[in-house]
Amino acid sequence: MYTGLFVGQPPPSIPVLNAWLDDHNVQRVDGVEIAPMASGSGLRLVATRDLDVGETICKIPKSALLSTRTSPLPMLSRPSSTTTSHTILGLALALLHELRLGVDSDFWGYIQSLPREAVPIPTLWPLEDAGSDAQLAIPWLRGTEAERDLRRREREGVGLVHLRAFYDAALPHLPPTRLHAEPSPFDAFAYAFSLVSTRAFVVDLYHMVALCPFADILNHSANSHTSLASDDFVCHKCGQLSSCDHDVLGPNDLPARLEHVSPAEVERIEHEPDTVDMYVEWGVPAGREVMNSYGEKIGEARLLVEWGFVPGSRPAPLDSEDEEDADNQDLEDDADEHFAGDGVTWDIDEVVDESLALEWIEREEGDPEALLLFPLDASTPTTAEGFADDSALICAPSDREGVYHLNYAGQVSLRIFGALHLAETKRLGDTNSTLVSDINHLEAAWEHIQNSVDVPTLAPTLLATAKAMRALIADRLDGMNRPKLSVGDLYDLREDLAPDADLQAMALTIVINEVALLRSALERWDDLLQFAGDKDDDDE
Ligand SMILES: C[S@@+](CC[C@H](N)C(=O)[O-])C[C@H]1O[C@@H](n2cnc3c(N)ncnc32)[C@H](O)[C@@H]1O
Repeated sequence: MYTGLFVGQPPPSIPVLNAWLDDHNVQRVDGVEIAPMASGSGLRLVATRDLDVGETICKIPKSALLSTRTSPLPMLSRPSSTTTSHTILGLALALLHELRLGVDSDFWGYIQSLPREAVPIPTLWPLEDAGSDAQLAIPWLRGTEAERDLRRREREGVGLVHLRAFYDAALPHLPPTRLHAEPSPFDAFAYAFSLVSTRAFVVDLYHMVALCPFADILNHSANSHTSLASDDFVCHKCGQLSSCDHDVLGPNDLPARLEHVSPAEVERIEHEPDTVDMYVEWGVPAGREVMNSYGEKIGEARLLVEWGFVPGSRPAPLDSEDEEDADNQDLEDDADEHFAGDGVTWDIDEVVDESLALEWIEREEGDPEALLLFPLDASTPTTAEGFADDSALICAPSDREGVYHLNYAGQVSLRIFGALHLAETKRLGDTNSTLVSDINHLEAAWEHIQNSVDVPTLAPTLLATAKAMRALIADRLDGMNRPKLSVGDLYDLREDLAPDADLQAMALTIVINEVALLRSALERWDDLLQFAGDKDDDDE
C-alpha cells in the first residue's frame, strides 16, 4: 500500500521516541524498556527487572495525547456525531495531518515510531494495493465469526465504504503542508485509520478516543499484566479535570462532576496534572514482555477484525532449545486467546424466524434469572452454576447479552436450544412439553448414549428440536468456504502457504478452529439422533 508519507525518512527509532517522551513529560517506571518485535516490525515493552503489582508503569499527561482536541487540524477532524466510530475517523484524519506535517509535527518523535505499513485489518483487504494475499484470504472469511464482526463494524459506520465517504468529504479541506502540498491518496488515510483503530484508547468525555504515546506500545494477551486508568469526569467543554469556569456548582460548593470524589482526591485533582496512567495488575518477571489486554473475552476472529492479528497463525518449527522455550510460552498464550471468546455465535433471527425471535427475547428478558439458573434434575451432573459439566449437550447462556453461542466444549447455549424448542412446540402444537423437562430428558438420553446404556426414543418436540439444532450447525458449516474440506485438509493448506501469505494464514487459522468446533458439535447431535432418534426416520 503506497502512502507517500515517509519518503526520505529514516526507519523508526526507539531513541527518538524516548527523547520525545522525555520532552513531553511522559513518566516511565525505571524497569521497562522499549524493544523491537521479534518479527522486525513494530515495538513491544519488556521488563528489565521484576515488576510488582501496583507499580505505576507510566503517567502520560493528557497534553501529550493525540486526539481531535489536541490536533492543530481545524474543527474539520472533530465529528458532529460523538460515537466512538465517528471519533475514530476524525482521529485518523488528525493523525494523517500530523504524518503530512512530518518532521514539522509536534508529535513527530512519536509518530515516526509507528509501524510504517498499514495494520492488516480485514476492512482494508479489498483495497487493490492490499495484494494477492488479501484477495485470496477474503473468501476464507465467509461464514466465520470474523465475517460477522466485519458486518458489525460496517453497521457501526467503520466499513471501507464509510472510510471512503469520510475521506472524500474531508479531502478538500485538508491543509497542504511543507512536505505534502498535494492531497494524499486514500491509501494514506486508510493507513492512518489502521493505526488509530488498532491503538487508540477511550480516554474521557473531552478527548473521547486518543492515541496515548507509550501506552500503545503494549501488545495484547488474554493473560495481561496491566490496566489503564484515566479520570473521565473532565469538563466536556475544555477538558480540564480540576474545577473550571464552565462548572455548575453542586450543594457542597464543588463542581457537580466532582461530587462523587473524596476530599483527598479533589485535593489531588486540583494540584496534579491530569494523566492517563498504566499500572501493574499481575507481577511481571524480569525479561518478560509486559502485556496489556485489549478487552475481555476477545476471541481470535475479533483480534483479526479489530487488531489485524491472529495468535499462532504461523506456528514456528521447533528446532532449537531457545526457540522451544519461546514457542512453549507462545503456545500457552495462544491457547488462552483461542478460548477467550464465545466460540461460534448466531444472531437470534438466524436461529428462528423474526416473530418467534421477538417472543423468545421477551421471555429471556422477562425472566433472565430463570435462564441463568436453570434447574437441571438431581441425576444430571451439574457445576456450581447449576449447569451440567463439559460432557453435557447444553451450556449456560453467555454472560454477554444477545449472544447465542456454541462454546469451546462443543456445547450449545441454552438460549439457542430454548428458542428452537419454542419454535418446535408451536409448530407441533405441543402444549405439554416444557423446556426444563425436555432438557432434562435430553441430557439423560445423552448420558445413556455415552455409557452405552439403552436409550429411549426422544419425544416428538424434543426430537424435532434436536434435528433443528443439528441443521443449524450443518448449515453454518455449509456456508463456509470449501465446506467439504476436513480439518486435516485445512491444516495442510495452511502449512503449504507461501511464507509471505500471512493474511491467508490468519484467515485459515480462524476457519480451522471454527470448523473443528462445528464438526465436533455436529458429531454429538448426530450421535444423539442416531441412538435416540426416530429409528424409522432415514433423514439422519
Ligand atoms: C497497540 S499496538 C501494539 C504495539 C505494536 N506492537 C506496535 O509496535 O505498533 C496494537 C497492534 O500490535 C500488534 N499486536 C498486538 N498484540 C499482538 C500479539 N499478541 N501478537 C501479534 N501482534 C500483536 C497488532 O498489529 C495490533 O494491531
